[in-house]
Amino acid sequence: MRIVDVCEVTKPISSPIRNAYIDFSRMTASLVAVVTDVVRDGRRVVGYGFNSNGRYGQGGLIRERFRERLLEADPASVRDDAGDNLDPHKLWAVMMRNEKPGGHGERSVAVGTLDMAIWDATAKIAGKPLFRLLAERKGREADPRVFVYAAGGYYYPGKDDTALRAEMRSYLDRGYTVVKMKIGGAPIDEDRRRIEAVLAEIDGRARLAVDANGRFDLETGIAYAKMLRQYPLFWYEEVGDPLDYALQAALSEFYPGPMATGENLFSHQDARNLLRYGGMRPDRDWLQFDCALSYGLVEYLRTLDVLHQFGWSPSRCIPHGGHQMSLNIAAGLGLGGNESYPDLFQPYGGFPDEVTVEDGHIVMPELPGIGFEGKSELIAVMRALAE
Ligand SMILES: O=C([O-])CC(=O)C(=O)O
Ligand SMILES: [Mg+2]
Repeated sequence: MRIVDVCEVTKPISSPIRNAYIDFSRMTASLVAVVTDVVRDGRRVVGYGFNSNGRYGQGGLIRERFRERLLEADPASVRDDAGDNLDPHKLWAVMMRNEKPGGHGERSVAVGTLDMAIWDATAKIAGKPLFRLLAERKGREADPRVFVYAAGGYYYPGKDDTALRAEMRSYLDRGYTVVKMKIGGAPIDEDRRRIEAVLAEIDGRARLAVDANGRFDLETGIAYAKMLRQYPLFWYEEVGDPLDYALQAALSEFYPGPMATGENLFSHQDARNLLRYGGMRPDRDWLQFDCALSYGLVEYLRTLDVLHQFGWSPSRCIPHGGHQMSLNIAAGLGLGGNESYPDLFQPYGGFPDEVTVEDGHIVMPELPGIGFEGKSELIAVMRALAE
């Protein structure tokens, strides 16, 4: 059993939307395939992965460093102890050989993308859905029913309150009970008007979360906190710079409601600093670390250990990114749910074709691996890369 090839292609996931920090007009993502010599159900096992939106494709790093390391590893040294499957932890160590600590930038995205493909292959070789494999290894019961919320509400040219309301209404019509919109990309009075328009539209039948994408300094973050705390929001997300833990801590004095952050923290060390210094409250706040951007599930398991040390439940995690990898982690390891972008970043986001959202939840189908094979539009792109 061995990895015989690692393929990468950088794909556009561009759209005319913008948040308070970036626009997505040139956004790309890496799609990767980890090809093995194992055959299951008459087909060669290939694991697939991709990075979530927000960071760009990682073709350079993958081709110049990580692909080579995976292909050069002695196959016997990266099998599990029983010798009958890959060991994602050993493969992770191979990828990270000769990498200095700290500075968790783009490298964490490249490794996270490959790690997704490695776990997909590992669960397919085991012949099980990844969420079942994870639950089994952890000695817990999987729960295939996962909370999901609809993220959107972006700024885009010509979008008025009527269009924003129609978008949010369409998420309710599709079964969501929590919707999210962007703030911080317009003056505060305009954002207040947008928020009130959405609250009027959802009219108590769903909750609203707002996302500032790290745009605010402390003063602006506080001004928004005073405005936002008048509304019953689901959360106030990523107020200031992701690494400014003191700002996050100061905000909790001005915002008693739930806050969320973490999508731009890419290591368990950064996550630990957030919990040490960010004043986050384990009884109400939410953690959004996204394994596809932050060295993958091998690292995410370390992050969950950090949470445990600091008295946080995994149920306070609702990852960023809207991909099936985090759905598996949620179902297998008891996270609080997952993000979903019903109208964006296709074909990468979303669920297998037959899955529907009901009362804000989906039920994971019993597909081997991460479940990409259940999403026809996505698996077609993946198989075009390698099969
Ligand atoms: O707009 C983005 O970069 C995505 C984002 O923050 C989110 O989904 O929470
Ligand atoms: Mg966000």
